[in-house]
Amino acid sequence: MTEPEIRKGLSGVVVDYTAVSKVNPDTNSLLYRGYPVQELAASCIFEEVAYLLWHGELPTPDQLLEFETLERSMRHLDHAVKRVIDELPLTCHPMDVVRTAVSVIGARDPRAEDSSPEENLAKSIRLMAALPAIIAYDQRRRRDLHLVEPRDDLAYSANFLHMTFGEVPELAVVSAFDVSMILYAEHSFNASTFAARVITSTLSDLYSAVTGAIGALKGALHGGANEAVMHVFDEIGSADRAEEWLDTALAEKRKIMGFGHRVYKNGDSRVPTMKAALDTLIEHYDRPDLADLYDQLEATMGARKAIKPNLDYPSGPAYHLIGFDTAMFTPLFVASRITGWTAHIREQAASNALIRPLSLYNGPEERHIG
Ligand SMILES: CC(=O)SCCNC(=O)CCNC(=O)[C@H](O)C(C)(C)COP(=O)(O)OP(=O)(O)OC[C@H]1O[C@@H](n2cnc3c(N)ncnc32)[C@H](O)[C@@H]1OP(=O)(O)O
Ligand SMILES: O=C([O-])CC(=O)C(=O)O
Repeated sequence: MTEPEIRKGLSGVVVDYTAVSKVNPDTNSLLYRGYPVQELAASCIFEEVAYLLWHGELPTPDQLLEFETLERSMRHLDHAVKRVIDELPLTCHPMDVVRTAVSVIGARDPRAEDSSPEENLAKSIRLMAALPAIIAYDQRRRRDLHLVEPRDDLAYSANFLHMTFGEVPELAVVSAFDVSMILYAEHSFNASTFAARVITSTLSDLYSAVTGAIGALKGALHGGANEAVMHVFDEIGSADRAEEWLDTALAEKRKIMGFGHRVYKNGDSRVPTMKAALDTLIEHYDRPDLADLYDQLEATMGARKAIKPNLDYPSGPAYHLIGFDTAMFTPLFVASRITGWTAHIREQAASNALIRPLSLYNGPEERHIG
């Protein structure tokens, strides 16, 4: 009998259809509901992209107004969530704070078990609106600063930065941040989205699926790479040290964070757009040294391994320049990806089959006690 083929890490395995996004490594393109992500980043705000991912169409002006009004009405940090965050030690990772906060929101929602499409959409919008307050408050308490209340006269990204830093930065900074939110929003069956779909497939609730997805995103091979990139930049220090640092790291068989991708083998479709946003920030904050280090490490990695950067490579230094602590970078990814995760949760629920693959046993042969 021939053994079934094992595809470690489900590499190359197609497990289902999705209408949410299309990642095409051959054309190096990424479409959200049919729209190229670069076009969305150039013409839309994050709120419109969230609406698109959930509804399948971009909002009309009236629909956008209604959606914005709803999102803006739910931006306050719930007192119970704040109390729980206050109990968490500053030694814990900010991803643990986000994961715990979502869990608390779920436990306090009397409709948590209602997984109807309408109720799951309402929960998705509530989480999108609540996450900036959670992340901004966690960033501030780590700096011994008080909570900043949301402003409902500001769009999502401007309000997010206002709640984090106590002021709205210049338009160039807000726009670069908004672009990052759009680019991070969705990427088909990546590990965290798949985790959310596995949990949904058991008929569990949306909050459980999102909590699991946050856990999957935390790892350095996935979302955790954006913060790991910044640690690499800190470790290297300056462009003139990049070559030597990389040669040592590769000799030690280290994975270089922010490079490589399971699907794209010829470069990540989102990198040019995020690199342009990073360039704006580099100019705004007058940090040509960071640009030199970025370019030198990319060029050396290209020369040594022919491996290209992924989205986390430009996003890490961009969030650093905006002023976030490095440990807050992956929660920012959560704030964006909540839209994609919940679009997939609703898609999985609408056409469900329990996700349960097989394994090939390679433990001891059957044996008996005594
Ligand atoms: C938004 C996102 O989540 S994007 C991904 C973010 N993650 C990272 O940046 C972490 C660093 N990158 C990696 O670890 C990998 O590229 C992954 C996990 C993202 C994808 O990996 P896989 O598809 O499993 O490819 P795999 O790890 O098998 O790599 C293939 C080869 O390229 C090498 N390689 C791939 N990425 C890297 C890297 N970043 N640094 C060094 N070598 C690498 C592997 O060592 C392997 O070499 P080998 O064939 O000689 O053993
Ligand atoms: O698709 C992946 O495997 C990882 C990724 O880039 C993402 O989730 O944005």
